[in-house]
Amino acid sequence: MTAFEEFGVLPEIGKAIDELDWTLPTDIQAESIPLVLGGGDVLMAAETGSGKTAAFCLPIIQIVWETLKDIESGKVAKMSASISPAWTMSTVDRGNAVAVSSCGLRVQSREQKEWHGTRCTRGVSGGKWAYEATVTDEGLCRVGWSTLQANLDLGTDKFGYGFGGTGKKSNNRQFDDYGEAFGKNDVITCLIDCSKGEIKFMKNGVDLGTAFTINKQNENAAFFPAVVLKNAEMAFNFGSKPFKYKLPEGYKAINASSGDTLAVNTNGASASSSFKPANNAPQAIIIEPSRELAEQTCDQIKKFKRYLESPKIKELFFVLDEADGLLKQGYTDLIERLHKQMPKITADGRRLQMIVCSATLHAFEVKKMADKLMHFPTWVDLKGEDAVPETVHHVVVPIDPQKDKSWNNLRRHIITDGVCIIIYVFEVHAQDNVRPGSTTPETLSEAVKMLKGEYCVKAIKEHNMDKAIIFCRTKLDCDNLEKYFKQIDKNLFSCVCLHGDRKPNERKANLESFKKGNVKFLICTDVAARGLDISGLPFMINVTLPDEKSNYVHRIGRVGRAERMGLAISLVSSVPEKVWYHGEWCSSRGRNCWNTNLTDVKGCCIWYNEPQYLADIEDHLNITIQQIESDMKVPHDDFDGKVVYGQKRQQSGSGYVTHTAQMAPVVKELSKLESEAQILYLKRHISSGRK
Ligand SMILES: Nc1ncnc2c1ncn2[C@@H]1O[C@H](COP(=O)(O)OP(=O)(O)OP(=O)(O)O)[C@@H](O)[C@H]1O
Repeated sequence: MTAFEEFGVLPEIGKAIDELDWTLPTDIQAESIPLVLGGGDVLMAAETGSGKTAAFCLPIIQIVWETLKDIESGKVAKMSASISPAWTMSTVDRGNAVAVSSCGLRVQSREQKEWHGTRCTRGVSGGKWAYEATVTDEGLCRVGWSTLQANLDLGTDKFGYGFGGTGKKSNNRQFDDYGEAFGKNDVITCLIDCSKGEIKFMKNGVDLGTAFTINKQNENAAFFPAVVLKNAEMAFNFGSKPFKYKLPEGYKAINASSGDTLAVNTNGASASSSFKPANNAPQAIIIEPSRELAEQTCDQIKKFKRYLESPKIKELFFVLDEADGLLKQGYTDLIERLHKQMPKITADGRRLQMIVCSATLHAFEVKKMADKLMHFPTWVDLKGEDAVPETVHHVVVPIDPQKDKSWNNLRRHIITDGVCIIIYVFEVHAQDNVRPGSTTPETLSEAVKMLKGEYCVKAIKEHNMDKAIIFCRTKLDCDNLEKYFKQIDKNLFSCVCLHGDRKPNERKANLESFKKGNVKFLICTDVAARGLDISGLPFMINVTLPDEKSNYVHRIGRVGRAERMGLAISLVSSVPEKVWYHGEWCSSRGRNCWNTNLTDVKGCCIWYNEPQYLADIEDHLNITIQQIESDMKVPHDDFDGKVVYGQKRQQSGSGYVTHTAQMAPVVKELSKLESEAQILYLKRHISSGRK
């Protein structure tokens, strides 16, 4: 049995993993795989290169495959046709934004604009009955009783009777003052006297008096506990636990109803048993922030499922990889629209599961979205706030054009933030008074641009880099660096670009040729900052720091992956640099735009303050990033001198193989203790059940 199988992964998938030579799950995989397999919504925060992709792909493939098996064997149809014998809130007779917990006694809706409701699986058609509903989170809720004919927006038609948190009762859209308002932690006891045709409520044990006299039309109907919520949560007790407040004389817990008085909620059961998903309906949706990442994840899935027969796998899954990046790029609406259109429950009552991943998940936008869309999610957060893996050595090289004056004498240099059209070069400083020897901010900015080209080449030479990813701020910067490299030596500095202006086929071909080692350097914008997994990549260079601090973590995380060491060098200007910034006001969005004015006068340039961005990044990561000199030498003693970038640390020996052997006796002992504990638990459980 492989280590993955011990976490509940199917042997067929275990075999495929074995072929990748993965001996043990990484920490994030060990924590998250059982949670996802167990049916939970999960937020995965773990550093770059820690194996998050497999942490969500493996359990998804497994659940999808198992569901397919169930469908083939007809198990799903049987499951949906049978009606749960328990008193719970229905997962079938419910609005599509309502989530019902696995015990069926807690419901939640995170929809902020609309009301969504659900009804109990059982009801009553005679006698005096009660249940308790507790408000467990802020929001709007209305609770009470309805017949099976009522719509799920309780109290808005003549078949439903509700009592709302604002202190109003309602039936048939008639909202009248009743009792008093209630909110978080209040307990509402809902009472029905079917023989008298009377409905009333108690708040925290205080009887609020008759709320409704059931109209003639519903006199003999069965009534079901019902609730409707708007961005709220409530917990229910139908009598499986003692009630918090004493019931008035003659009333009993509703779950004591049986025989003639018991009614069953059949709403939705037939619909769900006849539910047939279209053969080509997607059952798992994985959203990635770039084409390249989507292809990479797809490749992993193909590898993992190679030994699973029946490829038509279907399951409800909603995965947002690099979720903070997607939200920051403005995809909130798209995500919400997609989520809204997805069924929240399958025919056999399985919920839509949602997984959200990133190395920088601690963003306000993510928390807001999780509150709104996810269902009692579990955070798997291995390192707390964003962190850099120990396998990444990251250093900064200050570029100070007032100290390093070599730019005054450069005969050949990179095109400085401009486009060369025929013989004219349209640069950021085209209109500025820039000349050697001057110390105006514009001249120093121009000097920084020249020096960055030089320092980049120096870093490559000093570390004999034969494989590196190089990040530039803009597509134009990438193109200019590519030209410059080719101009210096197109073999020594062989390179390709990856950015949004290159056609999809070219992007794919460029990435492939870099991965295969046909070219040495991949020059890219932040489109490649996240997720790209290039096996054993030893080096990366930041020509300019990103203005979004989380992207620093992602960019440098392209190296130091899967326990291999990596070096990340950031070139940081010590003076402000004037750069292009084409906002929505720029009609061409940068294409052939030569407006070198600053944005405050409707221009397309800003002063980029790298020292400030560096300070923000250091503050965010709570570290001081080591500075190196312009000779690019990285002190050896700091990093023990044994490090070979692109390879595993020497002292880790033969890696997982040795580690597994070392851990084997401890794992065996733990597994023995676990079985003993489980047997003890079962014995107690069974013996207490018999009493
Ligand atoms: N259990 C494992 N054993 C060995 N290698 C693994 C294991 N899990 C993943 N890997 C390898 O680790 C590398 C990084 O994995 P992955 O791309 O999933 O990282 P990530 O956490 O998603 O990083 P990022 O945040 O940058 O997207 C991949 O090359 C993958 O093949």
